[in-house]
Amino acid sequence: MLRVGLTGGMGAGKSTASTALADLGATIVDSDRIAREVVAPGTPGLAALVEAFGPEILAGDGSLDRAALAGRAFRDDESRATLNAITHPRVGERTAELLAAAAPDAIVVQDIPLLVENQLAPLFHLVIVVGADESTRVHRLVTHRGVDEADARSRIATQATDEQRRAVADVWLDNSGPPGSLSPVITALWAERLVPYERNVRTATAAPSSAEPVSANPEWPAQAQRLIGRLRLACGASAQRIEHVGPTAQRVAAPDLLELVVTVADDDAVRSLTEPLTAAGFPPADGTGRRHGSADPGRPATVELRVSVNAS
Ligand SMILES: CC(C)(COP(=O)(O)OP(=O)(O)OC[C@H]1O[C@@H](n2cnc3c(N)ncnc32)[C@H](O)[C@@H]1O)[C@@H](O)C(=O)NCCC(=O)NCCS
Ligand SMILES: Nc1ncnc2c1ncn2[C@@H]1O[C@H](COP(=O)(O)OP(=O)(O)OP(=O)(O)O)[C@@H](O)[C@H]1O
Repeated sequence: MLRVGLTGGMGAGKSTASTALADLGATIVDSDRIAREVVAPGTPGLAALVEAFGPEILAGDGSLDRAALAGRAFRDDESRATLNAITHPRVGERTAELLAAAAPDAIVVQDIPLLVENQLAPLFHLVIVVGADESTRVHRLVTHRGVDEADARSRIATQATDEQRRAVADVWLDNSGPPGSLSPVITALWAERLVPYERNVRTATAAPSSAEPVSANPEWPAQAQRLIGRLRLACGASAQRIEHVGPTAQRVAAPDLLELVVTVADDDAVRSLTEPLTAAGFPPADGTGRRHGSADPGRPATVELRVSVNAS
């Protein structure tokens, strides 16, 4: 299974992108939709909201009056934190159930508005961010979706900035163009990156890289930081240190291959990391267990497991 995180500010075009990905065969797990399910009538989630925000958030038929809750919850940080504390753990549990039920060869796209705010990026093999500037987003929400402008702006003000989203974006989809302009970009991303990436993860195959030097890419350090975030999560306490080394760290012309080094205590740690690294998209590149590659055809990398000199 390939896990892809899809995010973007309110009104950027996440739903538009996720519909295009679903048409290509992705399994969509939509956090906004799950957030609705977990507060449906009769759920403990709805009871908890009523306890926190009062019976005024209920409509006449006992269901949640979403506008009434939004009016209270987005009023100040404390209220929003109360809302998040009730909904987010429940969204997380339901998400885990849906992931467990997905096919082993699925490309699962999780549409998560608050992916950056909740620091979820390292959970995914790839993070896609849909971007458009704030005035464009607000204009679209007001004209196409009938959203109140002040409500849109106050929610956006509580969300991550585009700079914070750029830091986690393996892929940035610019949706400031006309309707339909995202579609060919998404089709190419699907065929050239997501499909082979999923196959590589499932078959524990490292993506090939070219030995041809390219000019220095200023994005290399940021790309390496994203991989380091995933490696940190996969290695847990077994990693003493994770570093970006070699010419791509020094930003000089070199083959487009990120070199990462994970320092571990001993050979047992090396062996114990084969499985979690493979699942995280870093399959073994040779039989020693000490050299791994990247399954992502769009971001070749090597991961060397180095036993700390103090221990040996
Ligand atoms: C307060 C609620 C009932 C308002 O419902 P409404 O129909 O107006 O909005 P909807 O759920 O369709 O969300 C639309 C957009 O608002 C933004 N938004 C929603 N919740 C939040 C939040 N807690 N913090 C910041 N932005 C939010 C997101 O960009 C989202 O895509 C609803 O947003 C909610 O239950 N929010 C809490 C759950 C949540 O955090 N969902 C977002 C991702 S898990
Ligand atoms: N390129 C585009 N040009 C014009 N309108 C667009 C474009 N892309 C999306 N829209 C419209 O803008 C609105 C917001 O898009 P969409 O619902 O996909 O955003 P979203 O990120 O999922 O929003 P939310 O955060 O509220 O869930 C929709 O009405 C959509 O039809």
